[in-house]
Amino acid sequence: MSGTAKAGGTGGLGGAGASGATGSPGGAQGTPPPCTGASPASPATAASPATAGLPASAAEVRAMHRAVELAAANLGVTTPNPTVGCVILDRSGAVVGEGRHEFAGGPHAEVVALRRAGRAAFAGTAVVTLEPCNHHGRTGPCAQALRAAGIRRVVYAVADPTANASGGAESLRAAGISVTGGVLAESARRANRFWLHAVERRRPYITWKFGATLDGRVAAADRSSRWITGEESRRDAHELRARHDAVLVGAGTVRADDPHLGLRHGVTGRAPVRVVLAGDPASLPARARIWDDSAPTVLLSCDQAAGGHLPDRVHQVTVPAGADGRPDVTAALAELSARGVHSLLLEGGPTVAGAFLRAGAVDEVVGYLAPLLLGAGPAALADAGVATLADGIRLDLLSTRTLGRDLRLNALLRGTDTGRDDGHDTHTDTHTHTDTDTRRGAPCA
Ligand SMILES: NC(=O)C1=CN([C@@H]2O[C@H](COP(=O)(O)OP(=O)(O)OC[C@H]3O[C@@H](n4cnc5c(N)ncnc54)[C@H](OP(=O)(O)O)[C@@H]3O)[C@@H](O)[C@H]2O)C=CC1
Ligand SMILES: Nc1c(N[C@@H]2O[C@H](COP(=O)(O)O)[C@@H](O)[C@H]2O)[nH]c(=O)[nH]c1=O
Repeated sequence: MSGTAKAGGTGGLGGAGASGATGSPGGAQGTPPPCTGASPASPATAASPATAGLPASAAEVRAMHRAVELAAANLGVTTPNPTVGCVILDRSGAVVGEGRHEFAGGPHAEVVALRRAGRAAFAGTAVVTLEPCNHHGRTGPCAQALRAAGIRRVVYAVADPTANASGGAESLRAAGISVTGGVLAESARRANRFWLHAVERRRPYITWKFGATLDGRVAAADRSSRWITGEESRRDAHELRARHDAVLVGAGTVRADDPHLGLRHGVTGRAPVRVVLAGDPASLPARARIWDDSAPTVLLSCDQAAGGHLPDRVHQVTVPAGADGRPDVTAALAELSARGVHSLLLEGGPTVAGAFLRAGAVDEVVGYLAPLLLGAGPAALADAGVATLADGIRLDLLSTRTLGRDLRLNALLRGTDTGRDDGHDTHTDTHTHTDTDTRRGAPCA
């Protein structure tokens, strides 16, 4: 299992003062270096030297399904670390232990599963969603722990894409252990999509969330918008917040809604860093709920001086202007990425949603549709650069669910992958669940 050194959650942007000097790439809090394998993500084909090995047995594939499930349930929770699940099989192929990484700094999935298996792990198989680490981070190398427990075989799903530690798979092979990679790689990538996206593409994974009427309005003609969606949907949306490192709105939403963007509805966990993207910071109110001290708030604009009236605790970061004179979305995301933001919940209005989509900066959508009609008022999405139907932004549906009286849709942007195409699942999951607990396969979703 791997980790990275990025600052996570409120601490990542919270401690270093204003003026854009907050945090640092890869370690605002002096978190330890990544605990990762060095091998690049590799095709899960028998021909690939990085993943060559015995084909996975039926018991190993079953165990991998379970390991993926364990990892998926913690999506976003282990930040800045990946989410990882592990199952230990004894020499007869029976499950004798399972575990997952629960929080950054806590024991890795392999170590948890080995502890649960105890002596039954000897001569057994470890099935793990991410290539075992071979590096001393906050905890010891998993490859060594597996060897010490007498594990004879390791089956993993996704190669660790980070390069600054030596390869766990290689070291295990060198120790005479049978290693097979690429098993259920697609499912495992999805389960760990925030972290993989952040380390491979060097920009946060972005989920656009909105609450709309059935005719697609996110506010009424007079801009009243509270509340379109019901209590259950709003609670669910707060759970989304708890799983993302940061939550972003545009200045228009701050002016219209005075949002707080913290965790409520009984949802616990890390409050995300709050981010405001403003073209005209001078127009932002000096007193607003989003500037309070319950979590850090970052203001991204082209002109820090224009935000001089805002409280000192607001971390102001200057971003270069795009063609329309407003902060460039890609540059804004690079600033967040440099400050350790792996995942971003886009809760802005139609204008920033359009700007993000035009910039190719939405990976996933969660839409809550309420059985309500308004007939006027802003649509969920403003200009997203689509002129004709053929250019429409097609989504792949992950799940649908009813929440109270609302319908919740979760979809991935076409072509959204958490990074390189590192292999195929030979045992593909069904990705669309209707009225199912999507935490099985897509916990954020
Ligand atoms: N139901 C729901 O889920 C939601 C509803 N809403 C509703 O939406 C309405 C607000 O909509 P809207 O004004 O579009 O809100 P946005 O959150 O999209 O804010 C738009 C503002 O973002 C700023 N901005 C900064 N950078 C950019 C950029 N690169 N491209 C575009 N804009 C940028 C601009 O601020 P500036 O003007 O300073 O230049 C722009 O006016 C309200 O009625 C609110 O209630 C909002 C969020 C969610
Ligand atoms: N009106 C509306 C939403 N509005 C979103 O929620 C924000 C308010 O957050 P907070 O102040 O923390 O409660 C608001 O600014 C906007 O982004 N969301 C929804 O799920 N359903 C709704 O009906």
